[in-house]
Amino acid sequence: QGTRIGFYSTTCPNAETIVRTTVTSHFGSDPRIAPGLLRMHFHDCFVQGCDGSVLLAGPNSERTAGANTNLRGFEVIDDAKTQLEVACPGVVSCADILTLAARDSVTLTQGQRWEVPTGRRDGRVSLATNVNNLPSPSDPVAIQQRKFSAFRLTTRDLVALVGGHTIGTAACGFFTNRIFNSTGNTADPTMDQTFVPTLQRLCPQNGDGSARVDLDNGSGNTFDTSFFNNLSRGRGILQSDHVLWTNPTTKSIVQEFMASSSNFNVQFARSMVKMSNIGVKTGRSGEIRRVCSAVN
Ligand code: HEM
Ligand SMILES: [Ca+2]
Ligand SMILES: [Ca+2]
Repeated sequence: QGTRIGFYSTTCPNAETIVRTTVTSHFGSDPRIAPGLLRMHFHDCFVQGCDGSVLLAGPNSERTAGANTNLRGFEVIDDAKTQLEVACPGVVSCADILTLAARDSVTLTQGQRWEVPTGRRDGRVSLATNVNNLPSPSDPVAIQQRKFSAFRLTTRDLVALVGGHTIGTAACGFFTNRIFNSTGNTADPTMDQTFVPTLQRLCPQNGDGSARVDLDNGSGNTFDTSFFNNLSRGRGILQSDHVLWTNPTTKSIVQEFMASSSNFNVQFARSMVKMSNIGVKTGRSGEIRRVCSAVN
């Protein structure tokens, strides 16, 4: 028993519209929620499957784990859930709301829309100690591949999904080791050296490690292939993104996506549907939460 397109078509026909309208209105007042929700969905799926576990609040929940402290958009999911409980009480899962919101975030930033299979149910467990499958920005390609293949995601899925970094930002603290060495000069000679001073200005040494920089320099608000062009020019921000251009296998996929935005869009949509089906709870397992931040 899996997910399917239109799972709510009879039980809550306006479900997808309500999610889209809610995400759109929050996006209007703060566009940062688009990358926020896309990343939150990834962090949900890689920990206990796409079951809304990342949304549960409380001591020692996933939200309190280091990798999740900068997640944003929880209030968007809560808002959509409140409206859905009025329209169709007890029907639409928080895991599906997050999956739909991630898709809508891509469309709002001018990416291509895809149909999202629904029917996920919500998990009842959320433990910070379970947040250990997520890739780290210092992971070499082989480790990234291993972490994705653990969920049957291929190298092509990996490159497409990391293309999600075409929108959003990273805190300076995640990459200052690349732009300064102990003497204050650039530490990574494989980066575009003309870009280093820009990054050093945005992220001064011993400055505020929580200041943020676009992951896709010059195009952080638009879902496009500019991110891959930046990788090819040595302008990847995270080490984990940068190395996708140095490994021959991932490099050829990056080149393909640079050459064809439609190849990227089609692959991104397919890979998102695959990722969105990791470990889903359907049928009688899990529950439909009344409030997304707490189990029933
Ligand atoms: C090797 C895999 C990945 C690594 C190492 C990685 C790492 C990171 C890091 C370190 C940040 C910055 C976080 C912060 O400063 O708050 C980030 C941001 C982000 N990641 Fe990833 N990521 C990976 C894969 C993905 C995937 C698969 C997606 C979604 C499809 C994704 C979507 C995002 C988005 C949209 C942001 C920006 C968040 C915002 O602006 O609030 N990432 N990622
Ligand atoms: Ca989860
Ligand atoms: Ca972009």
